[in-house]
Amino acid sequence: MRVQGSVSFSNLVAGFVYSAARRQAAIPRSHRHVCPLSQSAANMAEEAKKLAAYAAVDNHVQNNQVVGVGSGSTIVYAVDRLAERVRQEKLNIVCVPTSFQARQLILKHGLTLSDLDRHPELDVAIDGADEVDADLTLIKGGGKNSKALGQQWKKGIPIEVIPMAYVPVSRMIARRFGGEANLRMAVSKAGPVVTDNSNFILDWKFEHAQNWKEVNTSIKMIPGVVETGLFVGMAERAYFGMEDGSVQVQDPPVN
Ligand SMILES: O=C(CO)[C@H](O)[C@H](O)COP(=O)(O)O
Repeated sequence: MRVQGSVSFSNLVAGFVYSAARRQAAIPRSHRHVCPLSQSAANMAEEAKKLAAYAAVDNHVQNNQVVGVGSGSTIVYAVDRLAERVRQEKLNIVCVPTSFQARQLILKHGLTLSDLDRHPELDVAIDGADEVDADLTLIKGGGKNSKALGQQWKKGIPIEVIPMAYVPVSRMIARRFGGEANLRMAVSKAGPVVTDNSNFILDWKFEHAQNWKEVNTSIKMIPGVVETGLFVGMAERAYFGMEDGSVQVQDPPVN
């Protein structure tokens, strides 16, 4: 599959989340991996992320591809695996980062760094996700899978906005779609979180499930909105690292 356009906050083909919620019943044997059970919960979570990330890279990355590299803690393992495969299999791949963090990871591993000027089309993009619903709609920017968005991920949907517009955008979202959209505040500095593109983030805590495709399109039409953390119809497959050391795969529903 070929993905067009920008990788910023979107264009996800293979995603992965760590989930302690699912069991391994539905996992195809080919996607099942095993890790030792006698570890602390934190170690298990990290191991699960790693297994999901490795499975995504192993199942989706091939020679001569342009690979979009996402952000977060799980992607660290994906880049480890990319580097391992480049070394072992002499893979010729080009990596396009979605963020400063991703760029640093690519450079740290000596992978071939590119950008959307030189490689405007990606063959595959791999990233973490915070929540995945039954339709493979994702919230980006926690790590649980749910039947419906918001069941487990309580921090809301991130919406990147230009700084001067954050108040009107926040009010418009609340008025039109309910809930509240709050400016995300930084932890290690006074003031708001500032993104890699010098923008702000609103975390929209919605009240109920919605038609996510329509809502996403409407929010993106509000002047001042740069991007949302909603991925509708974009993910081709999600990998869930499970507490028992297996990896569960979820594809979009067949209509
Ligand atoms: O959307 C993201 C960054 O914008 C992350 O991919 C998402 O939040 C998952 O992060 P982690 O792998 O740390 O659980």
